Amino acid sequence: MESITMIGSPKNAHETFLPNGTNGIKEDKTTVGILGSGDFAKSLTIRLIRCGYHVVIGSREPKCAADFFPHVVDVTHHEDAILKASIIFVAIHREHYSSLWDLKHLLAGKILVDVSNNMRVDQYPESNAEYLSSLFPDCYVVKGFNVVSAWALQLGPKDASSQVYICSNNVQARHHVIELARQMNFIPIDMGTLSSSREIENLPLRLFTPWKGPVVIAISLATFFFIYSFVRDIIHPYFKNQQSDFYKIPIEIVNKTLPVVAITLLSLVYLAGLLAAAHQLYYGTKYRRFPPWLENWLQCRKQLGLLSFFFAVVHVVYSMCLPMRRSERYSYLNAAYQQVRWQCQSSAPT
Ligand SMILES: NC(=O)C1=CN([C@@H]2O[C@H](COP(=O)(O)OP(=O)(O)OC[C@H]3O[C@@H](n4cnc5c(N)ncnc54)[C@H](OP(=O)(O)O)[C@@H]3O)[C@@H](O)[C@H]2O)C=CC1
Ligand SMILES: [Fe+3]
Repeated sequence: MESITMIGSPKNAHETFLPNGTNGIKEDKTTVGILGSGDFAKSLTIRLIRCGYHVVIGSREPKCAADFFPHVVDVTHHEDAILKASIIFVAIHREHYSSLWDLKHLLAGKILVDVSNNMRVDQYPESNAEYLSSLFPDCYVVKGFNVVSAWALQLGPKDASSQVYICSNNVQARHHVIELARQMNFIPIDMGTLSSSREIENLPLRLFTPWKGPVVIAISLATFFFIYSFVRDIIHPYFKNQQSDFYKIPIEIVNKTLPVVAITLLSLVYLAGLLAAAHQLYYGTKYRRFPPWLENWLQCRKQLGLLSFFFAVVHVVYSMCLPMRRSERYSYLNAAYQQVRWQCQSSAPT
């Protein structure tokens, strides 16, 4: 790919600018190509049409695929779609990228937007976008839009989580796609060169990572305290006095477990801060890194706090349900009866 490097502007040596002239990307603002006709392609088409773009879909089976797209969409063969658009979204899985190899000559000089995700963090030695770029070195590969689900795309611009991360080695191609993202009512974040694509591809897989540890801790604590209360309040009285209190399991035992878990989780939130303070006092500086386990602990305090709040709320709901139980009403009546009886006995003349 012929490229001109502009003095001062590129942040990185890998960044290039599109050449001006006939080999450059045409200013065709209204037609966007999409290769593939799956879920992502359908949702992306709807969003693009809403934002005033004309969409051309490249499919292996255009006749079948056309039934799933609005009639204004041009559903055609890959070759035709590539010829009609200068920005082309590759909405097919990485495993099938090589099937586009025969179209290499047609794709030369086009902007290819890689939207793919993986099943696991760092699944392949190189990112999907870098792989696509190595397959089609004459194209301007841009990574982006992978953090948006097909569902969110269809929801429309009102969706609050509308940040998209975009990177490419080609500055102009990147700005082209950034502008397109803006037109589609997303908030584009410029991530620089294509080397950031690995990080961008891992983002959707890391969204719930901070929750994993706190959820495991909460479940472990809940299980431990439930078993403890069960043995102490059900099994022990049963063997000692032959007292059968098994009816207490669903409400009372659970309701004893909930606040203990909530308060333990809350204490874990504060304990991390205390340990961090002790670490700083011990080393006499706040610039020394915490050990990894403490750093992870500090980072998941928000999740621990929210889980603590969740357990506390469930405890409140359970506690409000308690007086509705028949055994509870009986014990209230019994207490009232005992009180009246005691007063009658104490006021009776001796
Ligand atoms: N679904 C989602 O929410 C999201 C998806 N993505 C990414 O978007 C991409 C597409 O995902 P999605 O639409 O869900 O996947 P689908 O499986 O729904 O669609 C994939 C499309 O790829 C095409 N295809 C299938 N096999 C081949 C092949 N052997 N050669 C060429 N093309 C083939 C088919 O289109 P045709 O038959 O018309 O050729 C098919 O419709 C993936 O890379 C995914 O990671 C990213 C973010 C969210
Ligand atoms: Fe309580």
